[in-house]
Amino acid sequence: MPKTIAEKILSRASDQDLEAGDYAFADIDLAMANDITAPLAVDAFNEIAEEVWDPDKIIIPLDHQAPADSIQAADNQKKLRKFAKEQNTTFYDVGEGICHQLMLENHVKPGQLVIGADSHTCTYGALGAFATGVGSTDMGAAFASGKLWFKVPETIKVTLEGKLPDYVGPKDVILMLAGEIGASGALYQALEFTGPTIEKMSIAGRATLCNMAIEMGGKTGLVATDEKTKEYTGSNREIEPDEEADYIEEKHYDVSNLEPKIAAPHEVDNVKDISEVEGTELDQVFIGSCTNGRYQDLKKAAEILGERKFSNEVRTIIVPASRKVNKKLMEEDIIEKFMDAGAIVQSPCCGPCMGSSFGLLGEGEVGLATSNRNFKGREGSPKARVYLSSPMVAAESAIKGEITDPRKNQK
Ligand SMILES: CC(C)[C@H](C(=O)O)[C@@H](O)C(=O)O
Ligand code: SF4
Repeated sequence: MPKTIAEKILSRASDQDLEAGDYAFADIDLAMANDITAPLAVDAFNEIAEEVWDPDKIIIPLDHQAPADSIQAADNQKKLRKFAKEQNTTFYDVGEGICHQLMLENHVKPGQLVIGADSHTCTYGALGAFATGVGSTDMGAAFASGKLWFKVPETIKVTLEGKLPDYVGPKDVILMLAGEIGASGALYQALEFTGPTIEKMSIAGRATLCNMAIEMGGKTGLVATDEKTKEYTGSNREIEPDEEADYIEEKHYDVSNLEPKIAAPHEVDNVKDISEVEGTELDQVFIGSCTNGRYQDLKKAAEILGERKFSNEVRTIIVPASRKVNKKLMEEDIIEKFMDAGAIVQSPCCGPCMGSSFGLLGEGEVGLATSNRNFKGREGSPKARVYLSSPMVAAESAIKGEITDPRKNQK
């Protein structure tokens, strides 16, 4: 039977011939848990086993409260260091980067089945892996057995064609889709992104798309492999859907006239054209996260910045997604440029994304962020408001101190 990418990977991983709706008891290729979720996973694991199933396949990055910003965080991190050492698992201490970026850079290969105790694990679909978030208890069980139950999801095929206009990028595409599909429009479904626009898109851009599959309720996002995937992963493994594969829905979009998009408070699917919210005054701009903290994102932000300065009225917080990203930006003097323009540049971590560490918003404050969620209270006070945008919109807005269309000043 012809198969979607999700059906192929789950069939391979469970050694069965499966189609959407079937259940798979599958072998996991990689299991990731971070500083927030791994402590509970370790507790769950300790109740059922003494040795992990395969230390090379377990990855524990400390990224959400990194370096530790409370005694509780410090204690949890200490516990994880000890666990990783005792069990010999792969471990990334504070400062290395966001869990998902580290997984992309160092671990994930096409066709793999990857679980992460974090909802944005779906990001790795950019490399042709079936990757999905699981709870800490499931993660604890997976640490012990290397196996987990999955229901094979239906797949929505999203075909994108057309060249993205200047100053419009992958984030605008995925915000547009979130607005169209809605926050629960793809519940337990996989989103396969395909078409000429995807073929031209960098791995970083594909990661931005797959990252936000969960914001539509999706089980995962997926992109077939090509030369870019091979180059990025150093792997010749290929995965693509069969031509006659069965999709629950097929959506087509032409992005050649796409406008910069903004998700307005307090829902990711409350998506507007930038013209509808232009002029909204800002207190803070955050450029970073597993959605848009990659080299390509920050480089775009730097290009928008040019020789200008960030507004004194705004705290502009920039957080590269990993040490590797940070180093590359440093080599190109981009970090220096941000600093000289007045930004606060922090070491790689989740940053203000979910308000778990620094850069929280106060009562009545307004933030613009390149991250993936703008839920009430997520980035600080429940009385703060957060807008989501691309790095290009965020940079231009940080310069002006209000939400600003980057196309206006660049023409
Ligand atoms: C901490 C973690 C459980 C959480 C997630 O699962 O997504 C976080 O990364 C987030 O973005 O809200
Ligand atoms: S950057 Fe934000 S969305 Fe991504 S893992 Fe960290 S907290 Fe979650």
